[in-house]
Parts: sequence; structure tokens; C-alpha cells
Amino acid sequence: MKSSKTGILLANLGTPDTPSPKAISRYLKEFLSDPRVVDLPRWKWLPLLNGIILPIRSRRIAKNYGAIWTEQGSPLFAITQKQKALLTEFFQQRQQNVIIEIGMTYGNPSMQYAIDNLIEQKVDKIIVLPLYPQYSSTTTAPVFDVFAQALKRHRHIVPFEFIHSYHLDENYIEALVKSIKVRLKNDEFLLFSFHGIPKRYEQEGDFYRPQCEQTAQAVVQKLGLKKEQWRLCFQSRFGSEPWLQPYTDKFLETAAQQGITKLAVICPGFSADCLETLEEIKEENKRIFLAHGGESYHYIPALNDSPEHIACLGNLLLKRMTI
Ligand SMILES: C=CC1=C(C)c2cc3[nH]c(cc4nc(cc5[nH]c(cc1n2)c(C)c5CCC(=O)O)C(CCC(=O)O)=C4C)c(C)c3C=C
Ligand SMILES: [Fe+2]
Ligand SMILES: [Fe+2]
Repeated sequence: MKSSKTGILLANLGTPDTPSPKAISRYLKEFLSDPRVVDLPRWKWLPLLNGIILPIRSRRIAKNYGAIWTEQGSPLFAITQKQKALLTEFFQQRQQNVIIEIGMTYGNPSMQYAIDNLIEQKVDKIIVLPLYPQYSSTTTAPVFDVFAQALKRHRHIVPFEFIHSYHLDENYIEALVKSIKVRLKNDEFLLFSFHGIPKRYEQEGDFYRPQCEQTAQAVVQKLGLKKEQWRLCFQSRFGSEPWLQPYTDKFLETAAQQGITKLAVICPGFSADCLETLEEIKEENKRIFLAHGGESYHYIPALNDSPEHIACLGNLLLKRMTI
């Protein structure tokens, strides 16, 4: 009897191909044209995006991308490749017949490329794993959209499973706890910083915030932290309307006045380090905190390709393969 072959699709946001303004603009155009991300009326948003935002922002963030770029490409790209390689080993060790592809929502490798490859290799089933522990209509839902779009080219819709979120997965919480335990000093305050979304999206039904809160609560409970030893904030706001609050940068401006002078920051919503963690949180926000009376500040890296993270992702997938 033929053994079943599972296709695994590791989905993430995507990143520019190079740190040049041209490549960044191409990537941002695709990303920010998605109505799931910016839902303003097209007639209002697209001229603003194309005429003002893309030329200015892509030049501005080119130097930030340049500062974090690696020989293997952008950190998000390089880390996702490592996750793929280690997950392949994870399944080989367990004698599972799997093919893993990376499919980015925006940019390369595209979701279409990933799906075409999996279908060409005649997989019996596809498991889609959006690498976002907390669901959001701005990240997880677009993975579903591009996945469905990519299948349109094929006659056969392969049976599939979509991992919606894993914000309270036991191995995910354990991996965060372990990573914090080895890095957080006794006298440090712990800041959880999650990527923000517009507040309006929450009012319209996006339940991202409660999932972020549940992740943070589960972690602090295991660490035994008191409520005055930690806080949850939201970073990376964009545009002028209110986003989820409290804002990370605003908190850092006033933290020292509240007696918080030694700080460690973790961003549990990012499964791989990227521009938003390595530049904004690790560098820019450190400068803000130290300029406003903070004494020490350090960033706790994303779970990336750590053995605990690979075991977490591997087991999440394995559960879907055996049922
Ligand atoms: C404009 C609206 C945006 C929403 C909504 C948003 C939500 C969101 N994003 C992530 C994860 C990542 N975002 C990254 C970069 C990034 N995000 C936005 C805008 C929105 N994000 C922009 C304009 C950019 C580009 C950089 C910048 O100009 O600041 C990245 C990093 C990609 C990389 O190449 O390293 C990630 C990852 C989440 C999780 C989220 C909502 C929950
Ligand atoms: Fe973002
Ligand atoms: Fe940002």
C-alpha cells in the first residue's frame, strides 16, 4: 500500500528580495494594497500609497533593512529557511513522508510557487501553518486568501487543514517560558510587545488582542511574575487612526518615571526575528527607553530556529497528520 504524503506549507508575511528601495517598494506595494491590511476605500488609499507612502517609506526603511540584512537574505527569510530545514529533519527522524514548502503572503517565495510545487509532487493532503501564534484578520486571514487563490489554478483541491492559531499551545508557552527564564534577570521588568493593528479592526470583530493577552497571562503564570513585574503593549503602529493600546514606544517614554529602569522585552507574536523586532524593538525602542531615564534594556530574541520552537511547530503539525 502506498504511504500517504503530506505537504506542509509554512506561511509567513514575506519580506523584500533585497534591501534596496526598489525591492522594498515592490514588496510594500503588494503588502499594503491588500484590503485586509489597509481597508480604506481604494480610490482614497491607492493614490496615497503609490504617490506618497511608497516613495518615502521605501527609501526611509532601506537603511534599516540594510542594517539587519544577512548573507542569506533578510532575517525573516533566512530564519524561515532554517525552520524548514530543521522541520524536515524532525519529520525524517519520525519516518513521516512530508514535503515542506515556504509560502509567503507577499513577495517570495510566493504562495503560488509553494502550492504548485506541493501539487506537482502529488501530496495527498496539505497542512497550512501560518507562522502567527495569535490569529489576526491582518495576517492569518490573508494567508487563507492567498492559499485559496493559489488553488484556483488547479483542478484538484487537495484535502487540507488550516492551523488557525496556537496562542495557548503547551509547547509554545513552554518554549517562551524557557527562553525568558535563561535571559530575564531577577531585578528586570518584563515587557511583552505584540505587533499592533488598528483599534477599529478589533471593534469590527478581530479577536487578536484577547489571544495576545492569553499568551502573556499563560507565560507570566508559569514564571510566577507579579502584576507589577510585567506589562503588555502593542508596537509598530502605522497611519493616523488609533491602534491597539498601550503603545510600546509611549510606555517606554514614561516607564522610568514609574520606577521601571531595568527592562527586558519579548515579542511572542513573531515566530522569526525581522525588521520589526531587530530594528524597531531591539535598537530604536532601546534608544527611546535610555533617553527617558532607563538604565538597562535588552531584547529577548524570537523563538526562531531554537530546538524548543522546532519541537513546538513539529508537534503542532504531527497532531494534524495522525488524526
Ligand atoms: C499598515 C498596516 C499594518 C498592519 C495592520 C500590520 C499588522 C501586522 N504585521 C505583522 C508582522 C510584520 N509586519 C512587518 C512589517 C511591516 N508591517 C507594516 C504594516 C502593518 N502591519 C509595514 C508597513 C511593515 C514594513 C516595515 C515598516 O515600514 O515598518 C514585518 C517585518 C517584515 C520584514 O521584512 O522583516 C512583520 C513580521 C503582524 C504580526 C501584524 C498583526 C498582528
Ligand atoms: Fe506589520
Ligand atoms: Fe514598522
